[in-house]
Amino acid sequence: MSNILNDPFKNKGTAFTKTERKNLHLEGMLPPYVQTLDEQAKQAYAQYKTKPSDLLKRQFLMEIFNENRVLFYKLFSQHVVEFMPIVYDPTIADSIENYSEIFVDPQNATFLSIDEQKSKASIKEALKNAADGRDIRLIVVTDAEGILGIGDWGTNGVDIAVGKLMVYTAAAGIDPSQVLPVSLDVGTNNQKLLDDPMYLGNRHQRVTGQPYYNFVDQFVHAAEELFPKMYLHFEDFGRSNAANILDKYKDQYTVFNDDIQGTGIIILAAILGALNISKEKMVDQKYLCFGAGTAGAGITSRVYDEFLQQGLSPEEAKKHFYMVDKQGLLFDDDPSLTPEQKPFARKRSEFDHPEKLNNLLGVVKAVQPTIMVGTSTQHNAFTKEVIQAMAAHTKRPIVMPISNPTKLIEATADDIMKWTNGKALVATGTPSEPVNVNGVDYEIGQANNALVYPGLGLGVIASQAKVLNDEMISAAAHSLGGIVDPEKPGAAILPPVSKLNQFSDTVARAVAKSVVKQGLNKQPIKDIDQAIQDTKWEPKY
Ligand SMILES: NC(=O)c1ccc[n+]([C@@H]2O[C@H](COP(=O)([O-])OP(=O)(O)OC[C@H]3O[C@@H](n4cnc5c(N)ncnc54)[C@H](O)[C@@H]3O)[C@@H](O)[C@H]2O)c1
Ligand SMILES: O=C(O)C[C@H](O)C(=O)O
Ligand SMILES: [Mn+2]
Repeated sequence: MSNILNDPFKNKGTAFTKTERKNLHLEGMLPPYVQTLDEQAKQAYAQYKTKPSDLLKRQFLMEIFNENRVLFYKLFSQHVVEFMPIVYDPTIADSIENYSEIFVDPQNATFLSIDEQKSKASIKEALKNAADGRDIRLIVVTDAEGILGIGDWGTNGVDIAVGKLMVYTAAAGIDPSQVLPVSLDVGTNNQKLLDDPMYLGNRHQRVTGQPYYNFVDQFVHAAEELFPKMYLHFEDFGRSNAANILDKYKDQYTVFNDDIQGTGIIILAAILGALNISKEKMVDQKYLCFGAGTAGAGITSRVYDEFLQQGLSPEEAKKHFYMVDKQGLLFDDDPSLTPEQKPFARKRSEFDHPEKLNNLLGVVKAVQPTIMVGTSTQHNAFTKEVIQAMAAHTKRPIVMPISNPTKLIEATADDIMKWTNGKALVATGTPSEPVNVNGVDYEIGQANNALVYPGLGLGVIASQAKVLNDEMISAAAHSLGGIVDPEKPGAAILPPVSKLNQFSDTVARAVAKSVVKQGLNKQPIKDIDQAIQDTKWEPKY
């Protein structure tokens, strides 16, 4: 007989009442005192506090997660701001890098191996095994080729799927028994993993090309057939596959790429917040994307769309955009451009000295951007010279170094604020402390897709949307305005993480409204707010 104490979706541990203990044949299996959920949470939090490092804190919380989801989410809900950087970014990067060494539990994920699950039927079998009869409404899947900015982590990447799902529940109340993390193991090109005798994934190079796409395709169809109400979230796929996969399925199923779309939403929201403070117009801005990969190109496309919505023609709008990658400013004669970079590449003839534009400082001096977003994975790439060159031409430079984890950030908020004497409007990918300049405490917003993808998912799931489209995505980005008071000295350009639940609701409402307005809900909906409330789960026994 399987024991309920080993089922994290049903286990209450010491909170099982005397009657439950009798009925469930648990007598003698627990210490006699019956705890309340609050008592359990208090005791667990006290233990958590004794852990000497962030990774050990995370491991402790994962033990609770593995044993009792209600208790885990109760604790998380009580300490959202404190726990976010522990269960999620940046500490999640340490857990991924050390996955095999600290492995204790598969965390109810599905591990699909390209070597073993060779047919759609066998993929279905594996998904069913992990779902174990649960009604799955949300999958986060990764092939782990581009985990945050730390690269290829093979099977270890499953932790990002688990972590993203934790934030869905903590931020937007997605029922944790209705979610499934999925790892697609197609091999890894990370030599360190291939050489590690403890590595738990497939020990060969990544399978690429058609066999790779066939595997992804079989997974998508298997998952959609098994769980037709499911919302499918793609995370941290590599630069050459992420957009292809999204484009392939986005008109057929409710699919979402967090790095492309989620990041686009949060950065657009941050820019709108910044312009609210500076009282400037979007159409007067010049945008520089530094690191034109999955996220960089996704954000650029979202911001570009906003220029179109504000009435500019595609030709006019494109003049406001510049992309910089390893080779410097991207020019249209470069054969290595990705399909997402091509529309924004410039002509050499536009510049007097195009040969000088092979480095960020040269580009910033030449194009004088007013907005600069870093998605390059290059720590310290936003030097004092670069930031001051930018600030020389604009009153309130909008600067967002959002490469994660923290060790890869292009510049700290503290440095940027000090180098610009408090003029910059800054947000960072991982949390930053407020910065004091000339007696004003400047709050620093966190520009991380975690602030929007949970609300987006809640809106899509609650409204049973047939697809996720640009109109819903734009509605999500615009909904975050109004939470911050732009007149307050030192106001952040994004709402604080402490209001995560409030703005998840706000985003969900905006998205669900857009779904209903477009008639894209699978079932009739009478009351949007009610549908959202009915979808939400709370940690209680
Ligand atoms: N804050 C957020 O919400 C958020 C969301 C998504 C991604 N990110 C971060 O953005 C970064 C990039 O992620 P991605 O998924 O787009 O990866 P990616 O590999 O698709 O893109 C990275 C890009 O940076 C370029 N690059 C590398 N070295 C460079 C250099 N020296 N100068 C200029 N460009 C350089 C690469 O060529 C590539 O085009 C990661 O650190 C990731 O954590 C943050
Ligand atoms: O995971 C994060 O912190 C955000 C983002 O999806 C990333 O890849 O960096
Ligand atoms: Mn990501």
